Formats: sequence, C-alpha cells, structure tokens
Amino acid sequence: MDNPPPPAITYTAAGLATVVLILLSRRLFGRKLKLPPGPKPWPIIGNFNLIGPLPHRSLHELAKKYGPIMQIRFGSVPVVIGSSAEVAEAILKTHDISLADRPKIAAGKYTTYNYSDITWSQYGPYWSQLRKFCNMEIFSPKRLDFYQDVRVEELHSLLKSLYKTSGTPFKTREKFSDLSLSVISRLVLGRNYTLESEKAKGVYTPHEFKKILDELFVLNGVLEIGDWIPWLSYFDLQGNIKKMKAVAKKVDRFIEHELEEHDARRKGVKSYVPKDMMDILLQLSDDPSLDVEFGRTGVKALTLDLIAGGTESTAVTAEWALAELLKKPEVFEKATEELDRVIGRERWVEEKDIANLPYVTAIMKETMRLHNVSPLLVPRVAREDVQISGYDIPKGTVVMVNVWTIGRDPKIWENPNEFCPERFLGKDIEVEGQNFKLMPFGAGKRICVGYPLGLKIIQSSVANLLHGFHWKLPRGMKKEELDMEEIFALSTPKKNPLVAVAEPRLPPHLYSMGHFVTRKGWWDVVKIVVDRELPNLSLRPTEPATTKMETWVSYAFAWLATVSLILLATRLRRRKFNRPPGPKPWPIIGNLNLIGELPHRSLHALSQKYGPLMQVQFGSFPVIVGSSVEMAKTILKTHDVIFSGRPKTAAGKYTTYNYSDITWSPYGPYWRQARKMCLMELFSAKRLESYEYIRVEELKALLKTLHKSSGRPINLKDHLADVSLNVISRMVLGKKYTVKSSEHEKEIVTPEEFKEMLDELFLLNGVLDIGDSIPWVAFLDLQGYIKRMKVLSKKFDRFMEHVLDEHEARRATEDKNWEPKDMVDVLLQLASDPNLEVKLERHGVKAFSQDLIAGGTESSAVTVEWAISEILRKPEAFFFHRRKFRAIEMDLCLMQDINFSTRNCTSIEEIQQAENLYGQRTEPVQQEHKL
Ligand code: HEM
Repeated sequence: MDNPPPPAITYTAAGLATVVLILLSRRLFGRKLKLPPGPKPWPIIGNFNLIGPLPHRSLHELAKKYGPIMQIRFGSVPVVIGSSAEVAEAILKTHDISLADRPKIAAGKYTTYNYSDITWSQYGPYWSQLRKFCNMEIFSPKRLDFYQDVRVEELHSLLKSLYKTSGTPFKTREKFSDLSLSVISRLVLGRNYTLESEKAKGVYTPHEFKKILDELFVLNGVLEIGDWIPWLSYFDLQGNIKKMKAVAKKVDRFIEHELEEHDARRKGVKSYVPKDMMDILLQLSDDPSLDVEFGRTGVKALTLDLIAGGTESTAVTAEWALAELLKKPEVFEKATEELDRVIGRERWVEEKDIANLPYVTAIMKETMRLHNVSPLLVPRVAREDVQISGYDIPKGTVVMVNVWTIGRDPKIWENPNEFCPERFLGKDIEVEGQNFKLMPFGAGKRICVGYPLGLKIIQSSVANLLHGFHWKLPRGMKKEELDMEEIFALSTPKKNPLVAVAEPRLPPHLYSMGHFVTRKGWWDVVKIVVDRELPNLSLRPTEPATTKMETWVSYAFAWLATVSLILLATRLRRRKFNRPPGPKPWPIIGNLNLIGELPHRSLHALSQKYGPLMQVQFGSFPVIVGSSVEMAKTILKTHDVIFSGRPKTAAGKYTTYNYSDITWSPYGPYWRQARKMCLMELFSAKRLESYEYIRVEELKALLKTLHKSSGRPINLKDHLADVSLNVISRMVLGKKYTVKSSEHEKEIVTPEEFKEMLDELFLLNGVLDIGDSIPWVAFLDLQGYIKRMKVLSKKFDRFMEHVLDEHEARRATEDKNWEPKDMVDVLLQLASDPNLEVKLERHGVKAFSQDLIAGGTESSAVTVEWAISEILRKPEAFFFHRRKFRAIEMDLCLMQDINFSTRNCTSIEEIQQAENLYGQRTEPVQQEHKL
C-alpha cells in the first residue's frame, strides 16, 4: 500500500528550516571574513555617493582615511582598492593569477564583441592565446623593428606639419593623436586612416573615423550604473547602452569592410605574405592547430583593441609632457641642452638614441608618474578567495589599483606634486611593470600588451618634439594660467586641450626633407623655403584683388628675403659645423677641377691626402666620401636610413620617368614598396627557380658560340653582354631583342638599335652632368647630355609602350587562363592591384622594367669580363683551380681507395700527385669517355 503524501505543513516546516540554516551559516561564515576597512555603504547605491567625476581622486581621499587597502561598494558590488606600492605588488604579482579576471561590464559586452577582445575577455585559454599572438607575432622585437620605418615616417610627417604651424597656436592633442592613429592604422590595417586621400578607400572619412573612435573611448571610460546595480541596467538610465550599441554598429561596419578587403587580397594567393597585423590575425584565425578557436569575431575584436588601445594613450601622454614643460621652462632648457650635446642640431633623434638621453627619458617617466593614462588601471576580478595584508578578498570581488595615489605617495616621492624629472636620474626605476612604484602600463599578467610599441612611439615623439621646436604658450597667456585638470575617460586626458605654439629650432631643411636627406646645398634650401613661402604669398580669395605688379613685387621681396636669410643661416651654420677635411673649393665649380675622367681614382688619390672621410664640393653640393671599411660601415650600416636618399640628377629625371624607378626614386613609401615587390615578387626564390631554364639555355648558347670560334680571337665582352641581355630580357620582357625576328614579325627595334639604346642609357647614367652640380647652369646643357637623355627617353618610351601593349593584349586574349609569364606581366598585375599601399602607375611599370634590364645587363657581363681578364693575366691560378674543380670528381674515387682528399691540396704538385693516382685507377673509363 502506498504511503499517504506528507501534509503541506511538513513542506512549510522543511522550507523554513532550510532558509534559517542558510541564513545562520551565512552569518557564521560572514563573521569569519575579515574584509578591508571602508566607508559604510548605502542600500542599493553602496558608496557611489562618495565617488565624484574623477573617481581616482575620490578614492585617493578615501584611502587617506581607510588606508592602502580598503573596500567600498559600487552599488551591490564589493570593490577593493589598493593604494600603496606594497598592496599593488600583492595584487599584481603575488596574487596575479588569482585576480586576473575582468568584470563583465556593458562596454566589454557591447563594444568589444561580447568580451572577445584582450582587454575584457576573462583570464583563460582564449585570453592566453590572444596575448601569445600579440607577444610573438604583433609586438615581437623583430616585427617592431620591421615597422620602424612606418613610425619614423609618420613622426616626420607630424614634425613637418608642426613646422607649417610655426608661430600659430594649435591644439596639440589633435596633432599627436594623428601621429598615433596613423602609425597604428598603418601597422594594423595597412593604410593611414588619417589621410584625406584614403577617403575613397574606406567606409568613413578620416574625420568620421576619428569621431567614432572618440565616442568609443568615452564610452569605454564611463561609469555605467547598470554595471554595478545590475537590475538597473535594463532601464539604461544614462543612455550609455544605447550609445554603445550604436557605436558598435559603426565600428563593425568599418572593420567588416577592412576584413573584406584583406580577404580579397589573400584569396587564391598561395603562400600569401602578410602585409599588416590584420593579415597576420586572419592567417592565425585560419590555423586549424590553434588551441582555442579564434574566428572572425576574434579578429575583429583584437583589431579594435589594437586601434583603440594604441591611439589615445600615446597622444595623451605627449600632451601632458608638453603641458608640464610649458609650466617649467627650466626643464625644457635642460632637455634641449642634452639633445644638442648628444644629437646636435643637424639631425633628428632616432629610436636608438633614446638610451643616450637620460634626461629626456626622465621627463617621460615623470610625466607618466603624475599623469597615468589609466589611473586605476583596468579593473580586475578575484577568481578565487585570497588574503592581502591580512584581509579577505572573496571570489567575485572587483579589485583596482590606484596608481594615481601611488604616483603621489610622499613615502616614495619627495615633493610628490612637483614635476621634477631629476628624481629619476641615476635611479633604476623602469616603467615595464617590474617596479610597483611606477606602473604606467600596469603590471603582471594583464600588463598593457602594446607597451613595447607605445613606449617607442612616446619616447621618440617626445624627444623629437623637444629637439625640433621651442614650445610656447599662446601670446598673452602666462604659465600660471595653464590648468592641469584632467577628465576621467579611457585615457584621462587634459580637461582643456593644450593649445601651444611651436617654433622650429633646427635648420629648415630638416623639416622639409625629414630624415630622407641629411645635409643639403643652399640651392635646395632656397627651393624648400620658396616652395613653402611663395604659396603663402599668393592671394587669398577673401582678400581684395591686387595687381600683377604688386604680386611680382611681393615675389621679388620674398626671394630676396629668403636668399638673404639662407645666406645668413648658411654662414652661421658653417661656423658651427665640424666638417670632414677636404680640398678648398673654388667658387661655382667647387672641386670639380680635381675630378678626372675616372672619378673613383681621383677621389682615391684625394683620400690619400685627406683621410678615409673627406668632404669635397661638386659645384655647390657638399659631397662626403668614405674610403675605409669603418667609414663604409658607418655610412651604409650605422646611418643607413639617414643616407638612403638619392641626389636628384638629370639622368634620374629624364631617363627614368622622373625618378619613378628603384634606383633614383627618393627613399620613402614608393621606393620601399618597389623593394618589397622585388624581394617578394620579382626575385623571390620561387620565381628565380622558374627562370632557371632560361639561364641554362642562354649559357649553353654562349658555350656553343665560343666553341665555334675556337682558336680565333673574339670580343668576349660582346658575347657576355649578349648572354646577360638575353637572360634578363627574356625574364623581364618575355623575349629577347638581340636576335632578328622572323620576316613577318614587325620589329619595334632592331637588335642593333636595342643594344645602342642600352649603351646610351648606361653611358648617360654614369656621366657627371655639370647641371647636377651647378643647378643654375643646368638649362644651358653645356655638355649636351640632357638633350641626349631626352632623345633616349623618347625612344625607350616607344619601345616600352610597345612591350606593355603586347603584354596587355595577351592578357586580354587569354582572359581567365592568363598567367604571368615574365616580370612585366607581374608588374602589370601589381599595378592593377587596388590594395597597393602606393599606386604603381604605368610609367612606374615602364621605369621598373627598364631598371631591371639596365641593372642586370651590364654589371654581370662586366664582372665576368674582369674575371677572365685577371685569369689571363695570371694563368697559373686558373689552371690550379680548374684542376681543383676536377678534384671533386677525383675525391669520390680516391677517398674510397686510399683515403686521400684533394681538399687539402695547396699546390700544383699535390694536385698533380692526385691526378696521377686518379689516372691509374680510372684510365679505362676515361679513355672510353674520350672516345
Ligand atoms: C603610452 C602608451 C600606453 C599606455 C600608457 C598604456 C597603458 C595601459 C594600461 C595601464 C593598461 C592596463 C593594464 C592593467 O590592467 O594592468 C593597458 C592595457 C592594454 N593596452 Fe595599453 N597602453 C599604451 C599603449 C598601448 C598600445 C600601443 C596598444 C596596442 C596597440 C595597447 C593595447 C592594450 C591592450 C590590448 C590592453 C589590455 C591588456 C589585457 O587586459 O590583457 N596599449 N594599457
């Protein structure tokens, strides 16, 4: 028989007992916890009433009362705040892993793809994998080195644009964030998102894009009530969640567009070489062996993290540094004294110089001490119960470190509120998270992942801003009036943006050419200043019209003033320079009178007198000549980038499509792209291998010709030149132009004409055109070279146009079956790629192709000709080596039998001995072979 069901009263009694038990156990358990001290919380709001608009300052005040570890409540969430270096060490080092989660806040949910980025994802395998990518792939020292040029270029474009403001007040942060955004967007997305010229390629204009980012930064910094009183989040009382959703949509549209472009670029390309960080992330997301799936969302979230994390923080730090220096001009003076002493006024500061600039480095540390971009770091959450300083921190507690307070702790810093870089001199306090007194990038597992890049940008930009400009406050403003108030957002910037005036303190040519050209002649300086000044003199539409006469008068005055200024500046500069020794130059011609037909020999003779580093003057241009291994190393390695420009010669202008080839193009994005194309596309190991058959065929043809002329004297150079020309033109143009084509084929050039054109090209690219050295006589074309260059360039252009047309016709005919067969094909394909960083125009394709033919033809033929000439002068060496080549074959035989190796032979006699032994063993075989 079934038992009757228990009466309802039994249920009620059991329920009550359970509740009582739970409450009792909670009380008992609760009693045992020793929580850090802190203010009594209000129901619902907790201690929000004590937190003002600058939470780090409110918490700083509370810490004075409750001590270096305290607990408050944000709504219903317990929050522990560490406010001393010791407690920070306990949180970020001792209990690092136990406290490595992040709170689940609305910004993480709505703006970073549901916590899929690094900043807001929980500690665990997914986060570890993202960090590993960053450390090993994105911010590895090798990759950072690789991208140094991008940083240098963008920094120089900032310095150049500041030069243009010269004397006019401007908002500093806007300029500085352009620098960080352009560096980061080029590294991450492969394009500069601050340039108006990029407008057409993206979904937003640079202005719109910056506005979206600003909105994102603000929303990631707000104190959202729903994060701390979760049941209120539904009401979205501050309207933040609505804004987050809207901005997330805009951001997603932008990133999706970038992803599609990157996908299209990679599609179908075997062994695609990643060109930027998004490429790397996409490649990683395809990797099936990853521990945790990464996916498209991961790529998007991480891309956003890199852009958002990297942009504001560096700009804000640079702005604070300048604001502090404007308040303390004596610090600025000390910094510039150091910069003048270590760097001098003839160049910019390079990244590698920072180690030699302790005072400038101290300024950066002092700025970061007082103006940490993240005064409370990014909040963490306890993953398990821990104890710090004898207090319990239960699992789930939010934990923060107030680095703003630590940076002002009088026990650590003397006169903590004073900006005093000297406090760091001679002290071993670094910023990379090892020292808990100074942690601008945080510390422990969650330390800023981009700090190696951030540090580089901030150091070199601040150093160059100080080196390149005198900074002043706008006229009429006193330093005492400069406020130092901040706002609490993602990066704690100055409340009122700093407006300052920058006045150049280095010679003008450095601003115009940046690091591309080091020292220029006065002619260039005239050009630079005139280029810069004349447009300013032109009439603005709003101004009343002036007569042509007046305009010309102002031009003339501008010229005169500019020339006088330059002459004066040159005189002053000359007095300061410690130039290398060299012969005294004549007016106008400089030292051209000392340069004979073989300039290298003339310079060799001069270097015997003036040493391994000397200065001569070609017309009005100073020319430095290095003539020893050490000097070569200094020029080509130590200062490689500085000396990477090319002079603007007539040959470059007239024979290479106005410097559009690799040889004469100025060092910069166009040239770098050209080099990259060569390394990755044109001369990649795979492509060279695919052309091996051409080399073999042409070499065999040469041997056959030589065999035919056996015993008769020949002009070896012509034969050798034919081989290189054939090989190169088959590889580059797809066919050789040194043999007569069939009767029916219409020739664009005869073999003779083709060779003549090349000879003329080599000659004109090697001549010393007087106009290059004395620009104002260039128009006279005294040697007639420029006329010849122009004629030649016409002929070449006709030829190249024909070649390009032929290639394009084949491509059109073969349509989908088309495959690149030669280098012109590859170049045309690259030129049609819309994703190229710098557009490769048709004249660029022609210039490159011409470069490849010219560069590859003469040099190899000349080298072989020299080798044969030397051999003919010293036949014994030739015979010794020829016999030694044969010895490889002999070795195979002798080593087995008598353990004798010809590798040790050092004389003809020993080789002879080996040959005898070999002969005894292989006579019958050799005879057979001879027959
Ligand atoms: C002056 C430059 C920079 C400063 C001062 C700075 C500062 C910080 C700070 C204080 C944190 C929080 C660390 C913590 O919670 O303990 C952080 C995190 C982070 N930063 Fe930076 N940062 C800078 C540059 C960059 C750059 C250039 C990038 C990327 C391109 C970047 C990406 C990140 C990311 C992704 C995180 C989250 C790390 C994690 O939660 O695991 N930061 N940064």
